[in-house]
Amino acid sequence: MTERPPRLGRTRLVAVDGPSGAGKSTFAKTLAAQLNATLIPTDHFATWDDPVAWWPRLRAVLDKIAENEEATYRMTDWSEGFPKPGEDRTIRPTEILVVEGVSSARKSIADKLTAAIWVELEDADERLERAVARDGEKSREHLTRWQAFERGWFAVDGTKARADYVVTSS
Ligand SMILES: Nc1ncnc2c1ncn2[C@@H]1O[C@H](COP(=O)(O)OP(=O)(O)OP(=O)(O)O)[C@@H](O)[C@H]1O
Ligand SMILES: Nc1ccn([C@@H]2O[C@H](COP(=O)(O)O)[C@@H](O)[C@H]2O)c(=O)n1
Repeated sequence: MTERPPRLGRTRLVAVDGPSGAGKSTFAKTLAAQLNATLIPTDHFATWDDPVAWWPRLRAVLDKIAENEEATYRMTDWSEGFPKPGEDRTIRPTEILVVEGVSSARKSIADKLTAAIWVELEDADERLERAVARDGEKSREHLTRWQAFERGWFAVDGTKARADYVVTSS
């Protein structure tokens, strides 16, 4: 990763995208730790009712980092199993920034990415069961709706076709 050039100012921006329950968060945490990178999960921005339209708030953070400036955003708090406004988080300019979540490698950021990583698990039922096991049975309906939405999103965005790396979860 460090052999590839930075494209977000001096920062190497790495996006870990793919469908819900595929293992993005798990993979991205390990990757960020290995690269000593700052990690921004997109579930700091998303809510059940807003799967992707929060993007301008993350883009504002990325634009500040590109200018070598720090940036602050209000995190979504999922600690009670539903999304509510949480605390502020400040991101400082960094050599490597990993952004992880559905739509993190969207077309509009492609020219700023040092690498786009697609994490997949083909079996949609297994992905749903993994996500429900993680978030609880009361999230099943929300996750089912989310997974239906993201199928359409990925088809239109063409995310996987632009990926530099494809990681298959087993
Ligand atoms: N390789 C794996 N094998 C088995 N279970 C896994 C694997 N990777 C992740 N999991 C588990 O599957 C669940 C979903 O993983 P994770 O939260 O990383 O997925 P995600 O793609 O980030 O999902 P979402 O988009 O819904 O947040 C978690 O409970 C996680 O512990
Ligand atoms: N603790 C959490 C975090 C996120 N969610 C929901 O999971 C879906 C996928 O989120 P990503 O940002 O990882 O793509 C989405 O529906 C989140 O809102 C959750 O339920 N609990």
